Amino acid sequence: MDIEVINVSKKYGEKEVLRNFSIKIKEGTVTSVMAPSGAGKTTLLRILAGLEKADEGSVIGMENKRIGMVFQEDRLCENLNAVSNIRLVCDSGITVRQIEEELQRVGLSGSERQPVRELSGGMRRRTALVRALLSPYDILILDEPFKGLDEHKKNEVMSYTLEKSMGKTVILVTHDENEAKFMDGKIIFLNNGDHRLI
Ligand SMILES: Nc1ncnc2c1ncn2[C@@H]1O[C@H](COP(=O)(O)OP(=O)(O)OP(=O)(O)O)[C@@H](O)[C@H]1O
Repeated sequence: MDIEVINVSKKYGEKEVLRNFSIKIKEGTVTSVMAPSGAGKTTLLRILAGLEKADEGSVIGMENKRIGMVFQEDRLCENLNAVSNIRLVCDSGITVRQIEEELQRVGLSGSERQPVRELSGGMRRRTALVRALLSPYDILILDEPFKGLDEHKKNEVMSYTLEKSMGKTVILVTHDENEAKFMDGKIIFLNNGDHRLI
């Protein structure tokens, strides 16, 4: 089912973050949302995920959908290693060996068993991403998932993300136009509550 955001407005106090925002997101496609800092990208993702309520307007197509999410923060259990963090959310049919193989694919060989508090920012980000990709989801919501990765690793991790999420609806927030282009879908620019498509 496609997702429709219809005339959504959201204010925090006097600050208008989204104004009459509408978009249709086709099922099984990638949509990248770009905007200056503070323009409302995370707010839009939170409304889509049902974590925030719009003041006006509606969202259709998210009902009874399983959401896989990478938040702006990693939200990992600090004392657990990457494998254990992922095991908390993934399908019970996925084995430890399989999780290790996925972590190795994003360049985390040798770090799978270290508590995540000892990992670098980019390693933690990849752990959070693999966790979302191995969770049972219909819709994947990614808030700057490639933050902190160098260009070479970023390309590998983006290819991996595209492969793993093939056929699923993906909504990605990024500041980087190259990322949006690489992910190869619709790109939305949000600005001062308005938006345009390219
Ligand atoms: N819970 C909240 N209470 C009050 N103001 C908020 C709240 N959440 C967000 N805002 C404000 O709404 C605006 C949009 O925030 P949001 O996090 O959606 O922007 P963003 O585009 O994701 O920014 P960034 O690129 O910096 O992550 C900001 O001015 C922010 O301060």
